Amino acid sequence: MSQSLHLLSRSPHLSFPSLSSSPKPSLSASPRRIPAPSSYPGSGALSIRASISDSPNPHVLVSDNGTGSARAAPAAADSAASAAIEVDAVTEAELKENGFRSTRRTKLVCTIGPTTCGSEQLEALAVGGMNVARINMCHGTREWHKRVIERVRKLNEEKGYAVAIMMDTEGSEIHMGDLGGASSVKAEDGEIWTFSVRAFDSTLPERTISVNYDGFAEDVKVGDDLLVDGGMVRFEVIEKIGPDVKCRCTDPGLLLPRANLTFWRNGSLVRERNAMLPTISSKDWLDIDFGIAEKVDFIAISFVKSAEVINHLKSYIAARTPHGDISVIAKIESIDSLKNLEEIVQASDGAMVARGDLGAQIPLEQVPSAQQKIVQVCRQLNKPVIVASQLLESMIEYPTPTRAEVADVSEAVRQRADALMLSGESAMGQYPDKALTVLRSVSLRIEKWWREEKRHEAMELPPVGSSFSDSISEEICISAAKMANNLGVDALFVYTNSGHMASLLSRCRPDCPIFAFTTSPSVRRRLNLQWGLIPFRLSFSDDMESNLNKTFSLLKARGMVKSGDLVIAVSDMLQSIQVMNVP
Ligand SMILES: Nc1ncnc2c1ncn2[C@@H]1O[C@H](COP(=O)(O)OP(=O)(O)OP(=O)(O)O)[C@@H](O)[C@H]1O
Ligand SMILES: CC(=O)C(=O)O
Repeated sequence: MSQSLHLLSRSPHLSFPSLSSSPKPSLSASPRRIPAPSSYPGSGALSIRASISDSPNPHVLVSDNGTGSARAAPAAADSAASAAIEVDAVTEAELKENGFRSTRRTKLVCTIGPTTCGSEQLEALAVGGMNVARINMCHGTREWHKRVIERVRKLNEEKGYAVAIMMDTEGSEIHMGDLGGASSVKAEDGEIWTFSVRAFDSTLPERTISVNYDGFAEDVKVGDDLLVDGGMVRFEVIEKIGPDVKCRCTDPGLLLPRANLTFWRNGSLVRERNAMLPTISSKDWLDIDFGIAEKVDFIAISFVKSAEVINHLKSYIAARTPHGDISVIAKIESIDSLKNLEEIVQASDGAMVARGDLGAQIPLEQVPSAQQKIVQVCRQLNKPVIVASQLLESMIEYPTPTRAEVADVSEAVRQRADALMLSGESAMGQYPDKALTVLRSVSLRIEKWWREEKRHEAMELPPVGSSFSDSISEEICISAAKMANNLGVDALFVYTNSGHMASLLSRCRPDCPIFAFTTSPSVRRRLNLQWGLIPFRLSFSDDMESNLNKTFSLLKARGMVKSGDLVIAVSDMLQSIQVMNVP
């Protein structure tokens, strides 16, 4: 049984062929509600995500299936607490028992580095739930990054994954050099170190660090604080001798290759010089050309100060990739980017809360509220947002996270950020797979808890489109998501050419999973960054009924829906909503 509400407007920017029957605005009776079973017997702990494609070799993907350790929720510490708090020892494996209902909504981005660049390690990350692989052009050569991209692409082609590639530019930041090949060096309290604009070579005295910015020695003053990596290590400037700046270590710690440097004077960040540097350096432009040539899915731009640079970059990319297959992500990591937040997010295709550098530019205690604000603005403007940096920092060295790290991850999930990102944990840490498992299990757990707590969260989402047709799409998605929550439907289906309607549904953060079907592999990969979307590539016909039936049987065959499930389908071919039971 199917009931439909068609709105008589064809979106002008869609190129689907017309439907044969004329649409009827009818939603005459309440839909037949088949009560959802409380669990799917026999589905066990394994959830299968399928790659539906018209390729000759549609592989099945296994995801979120507890390849890592299953973690029990902590038991109540005392009886008073257990009286007040429902203690629930559900493990990740048990969370899977409801089949796709427990599909993870929060997407996971992994920075690829020396410990994860091999094919086997990349596959382990994909199995573990990596949705996007990030390569950071601050580190490694273009040849190195090219090999990583090729390996991810091979994995996608041969095993059916849709892992997207995000290329992150270096930006015009001041940073240290390479440490002569060492993976890290320890700076101890009170030690004297020299920061020099001379290029690193083995003849430089011990405890000398090269700095990439020629004006460095001129700009710093005796008495300034020099912060490495946003304050992970701190020095005081004690003397300047030509190109060399002598500093005393005041907060000891590990110096990592190419760590960023900021200097503070009388408690304020010195940023005049940074403000004069171009956002996109000449090296960045070469990296951007590389990213375009390699057809990466996202380019993340560091130290964005205004919307202008994003607009400029988007026109540059558009002139070189006519299909608009590369999305631009603005990294929010400076005071200027916070000041111009809305216009930057509006101009971009998404944003990253780059807490590492942000925490070096604003007082650390302001980072949490900045994060919340960025996440909110992105959702309002319908742009995906990634929360990045130090989520599980201790897991670079240790196999278990700290409680504080778990709380931090939980907060980002509760804020309903689209994605969480691993940096050093996956690039050069000792436990990349375990770190990913922690992100996965915490996401599943908090999402489930939040669905129970906030089942009918009010959706105050301002309009984002400018045309009447855009407004129709938005209203359809908001209505579909509300109906899905109110009726407790099992899944939302969205048939989308450009991905726009899928992202509008994702923005509503509905309770049930959203299966998104698109004709384009590139759109599919980019949808993989967005909250709650399970994207598939599918060849559409112009017959909606047959599309529905095709997707039902494909998902049924994979155990992702079953007969009697209540589904709402929306489509941007002919803007429409349909409510039906899976036959
Ligand atoms: N391609 C790479 N080759 C070598 N080391 C890498 C690579 N990518 C990342 N790393 C290591 O992992 C660490 C964390 O990675 P991340 O991408 O967060 O770098 P970052 O230097 O903090 O830059 P950003 O501020 O852009 O995030 C780096 O400091 C570096 O030591
Ligand atoms: C990810 C990044 O660039 C930062 O946190 O600074």
